[in-house]
Amino acid sequence: MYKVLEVLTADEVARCREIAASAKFVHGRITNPHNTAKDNEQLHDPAVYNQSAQLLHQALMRSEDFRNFAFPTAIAPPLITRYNPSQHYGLHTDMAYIVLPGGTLRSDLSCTIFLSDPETYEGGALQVQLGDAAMSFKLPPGHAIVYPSDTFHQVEQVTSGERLVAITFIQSRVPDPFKRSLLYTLNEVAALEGLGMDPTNYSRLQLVQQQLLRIWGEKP
Ligand SMILES: O=C(O)CCC(=O)C(=O)O
Ligand SMILES: [Fe+2]
Repeated sequence: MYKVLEVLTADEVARCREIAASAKFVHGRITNPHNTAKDNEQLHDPAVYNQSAQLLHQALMRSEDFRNFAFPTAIAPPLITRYNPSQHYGLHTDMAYIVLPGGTLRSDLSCTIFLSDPETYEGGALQVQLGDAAMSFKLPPGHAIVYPSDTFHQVEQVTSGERLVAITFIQSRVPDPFKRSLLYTLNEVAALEGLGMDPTNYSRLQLVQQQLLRIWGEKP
């Protein structure tokens, strides 16, 4: 399942662009030397990385739709990356485990938060494969796409302009995608209809949601 979310305010997009404009970037292969598919640049300066990661992490966690969809238990510090003309990221799937200073995260879901205006660069869509077809995402600034980390995906070559995004990886309390998707459907019903429902039936719905989470969710 794929989910498009609006996560950043216009001010937050502006702040991320400001940070990127003055920060030092390095080639993406520096942290991933064996990955020949990867041809992009990533934010390097640790202080600036912390600052932008905090802003982006808070914005994601503020989104009720994100929480309802992903059931996040850990989020890798979001990293600002950019693609200049001729750069791309070839077809790949993401690493299962990501080692972070605070522990290791299992990547169940991957996420790209778009920061550039789509009109300002050519190419650079994120393509996520779905069997023999591919879905293509080139979203407005502040919008995010969340997709399963085990799907083949690629960033098509940028032919003009600059593609600025932030990427992150999410560990979910519900690792099984089918169970997570069912729980998301219940969450949506509760979020959209909950206030209008008969209170006893709303309580029943909440019971089912919470009980399935107890059964299917990983223990804290
Ligand atoms: O830039 C993107 O949209 C995705 C990048 C990517 O696939 C990755 O960093 O693993
Ligand atoms: Fe990826």
